[in-house]
Amino acid sequence: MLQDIPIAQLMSRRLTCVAPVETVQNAVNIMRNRGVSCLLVKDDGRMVGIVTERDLVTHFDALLARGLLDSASLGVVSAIMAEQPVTVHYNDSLVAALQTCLAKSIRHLPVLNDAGDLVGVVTQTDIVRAYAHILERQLALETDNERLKTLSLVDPLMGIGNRRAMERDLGHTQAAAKRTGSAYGLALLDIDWFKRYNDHYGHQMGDEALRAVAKAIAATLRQGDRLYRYGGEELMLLLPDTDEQGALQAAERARAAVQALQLPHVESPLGVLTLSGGAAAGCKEAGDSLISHADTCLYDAKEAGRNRVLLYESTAPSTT
Ligand SMILES: Nc1nc2c(ncn2[C@@H]2O[C@H](COP(=O)(O)OP(=O)(O)OP(=O)(O)O)[C@@H](O)[C@H]2O)c(=O)[nH]1
Repeated sequence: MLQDIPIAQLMSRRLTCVAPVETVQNAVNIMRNRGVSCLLVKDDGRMVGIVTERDLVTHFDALLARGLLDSASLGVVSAIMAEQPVTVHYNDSLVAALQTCLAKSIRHLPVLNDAGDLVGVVTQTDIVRAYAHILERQLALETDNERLKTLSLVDPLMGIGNRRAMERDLGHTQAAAKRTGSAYGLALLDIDWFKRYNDHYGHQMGDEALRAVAKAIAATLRQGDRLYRYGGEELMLLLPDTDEQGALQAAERARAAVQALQLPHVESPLGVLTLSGGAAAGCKEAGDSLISHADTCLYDAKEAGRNRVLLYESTAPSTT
């Protein structure tokens, strides 16, 4: 967690200290030579103040206004240092330190350990940079997680939702149908004689055919309808807000689209690649039971000669 990151992780341990009697002229030189933006003022090993670039600018400005900008007038550090500087504990969190900076309008925080010894210094810039870096990393992580999550729901061969995605969406669709009282439908679609296709044309051509079939069916979907790879060469349509006739029509559109591809299949009595389907719809029915009804119809469609879709009705299945 962002707020748990302790200041000890980003403070600078390189302390540049001066005595209260150090001249301001020397203090400026020390800051410039060491490339630091603040000096800690120590007397007898005890921190008594802090001098920042801002203190120097304010000091110079005041002297300039009085026409006194010469080395003698610059004085000593104790005259311009901030006494009893606001400190943070090295276990304080990054967020707490940033809040202190903002609340007190200060940019440099000496860091103390448990014994109250000075162990480092942290600037508001350090804190903001670390904060931005951590946020960036968190964002990248979240994006990666999101991408992984999406990938884990997509079938890599067909580029459509996989079985997991189907189960998740079926649950949502079923719950929504129960809530609203409107029917939802589904259809199971299975390519005909696909083993023969693979055997004759090879597995790679089989994969290409599966991709082409998925693409052709996806192009027939209405908004809100979803297509999934149910398993092997079997696909499933999930059709929210759809009654029995709507489900039958969607399945029939899918069947017709695959036939229209006219992919040669010399081992099929039909001459081209086709599919058979079973459709079902309901309102209060559980997804599993609709799938089982659709599966029965799919089996019947195969038995009836393939390249057709059947609808599950409470009385008897009917063809299109
Ligand atoms: N190329 C390819 N083939 C697959 C894939 N997944 C499943 N199959 C094949 O699909 C074939 C399905 O065969 P069956 O279940 O016997 O069905 P079928 O030959 O289509 O016969 P019917 O369904 O009765 O018309 C098997 O040969 C599987 O190896 C895949 O990802 N790529």
